[in-house]
Amino acid sequence: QTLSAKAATALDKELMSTGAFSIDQLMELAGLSVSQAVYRVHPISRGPRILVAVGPGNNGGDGLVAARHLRHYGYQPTVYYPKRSKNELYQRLAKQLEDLHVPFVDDFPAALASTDHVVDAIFGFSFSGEVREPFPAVIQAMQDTKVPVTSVDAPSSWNIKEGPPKSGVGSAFHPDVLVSLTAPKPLVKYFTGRHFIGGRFVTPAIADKYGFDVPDYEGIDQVVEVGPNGHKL
Ligand SMILES: NC(=O)C1=CN([C@@H]2O[C@H](COP(=O)(O)OP(=O)(O)OC[C@H]3O[C@@H](n4cnc5c(N)ncnc54)[C@H](OP(=O)(O)O)[C@@H]3O)[C@@H](O)[C@H]2O)[C@H](O)CC1
Ligand SMILES: [K+]
Repeated sequence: QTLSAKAATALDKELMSTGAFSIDQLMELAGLSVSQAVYRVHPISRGPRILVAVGPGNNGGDGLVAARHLRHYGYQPTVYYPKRSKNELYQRLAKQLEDLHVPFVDDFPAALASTDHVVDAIFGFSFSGEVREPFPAVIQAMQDTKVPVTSVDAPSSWNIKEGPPKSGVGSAFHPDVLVSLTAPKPLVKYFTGRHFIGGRFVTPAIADKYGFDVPDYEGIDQVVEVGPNGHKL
């Protein structure tokens, strides 16, 4: 069962209205899920350096939260955040990282040359059209690198319904890991790597309304691994 971009937006709105959640709470749990997925696929023994690519919207916010948790786990995150939002929430998330001495860098390809893992938190379910500046070079670098990439909610540059662009930047971008938040989006049809579901905040009633199952999270886990297309393993 997948969630269209429209349904995912509606679900988010519903959680924040009738569900009584704040965006900070949802983002904290989303980012915590991402950090746990990274911990599973890339234990610190594989190399502590994690480059987090942060976009201008909420997908980027999830990345900022994940970077903070990863730092607390003992990783050495570095953040690439070229289009900073003036929104107070993002400013606080960035300040929290600065207080942990997490470096912010301007040159993504250069940072990529000295990292062990990448978190792609550039675009999520509100992405559409062709990738605009300054992101084409970033997508291209993630497409070309041998460093493993974990994408948050969607491989950035992919159409939420149609998957990878037919040509140009992103058309050959296939991240190693995907963390779908609340439920997979239709693009998972084109995804072949390790797949996790996170965002452990959905009530059974909401899942029912939007036509998906709450995943079987184990114990205190914030993520559950599923098949590439979202089926139970
Ligand atoms: N319930 C949940 O699952 C939650 C998920 N969360 C995360 O939120 C994102 C969706 O966040 P949203 O803010 O709606 O949008 P995105 O982050 O996906 O992207 C919006 C920004 O991207 C820019 N954009 C869009 N298209 C392009 C493009 N072609 N080129 C360049 N930039 C683009 C857009 O810019 P505009 O100029 O159009 O304004 C936006 O700035 C979801 O995927 C989850 O990761 C929440 O954290 C919590 C709940
Ligand atoms: K992403």
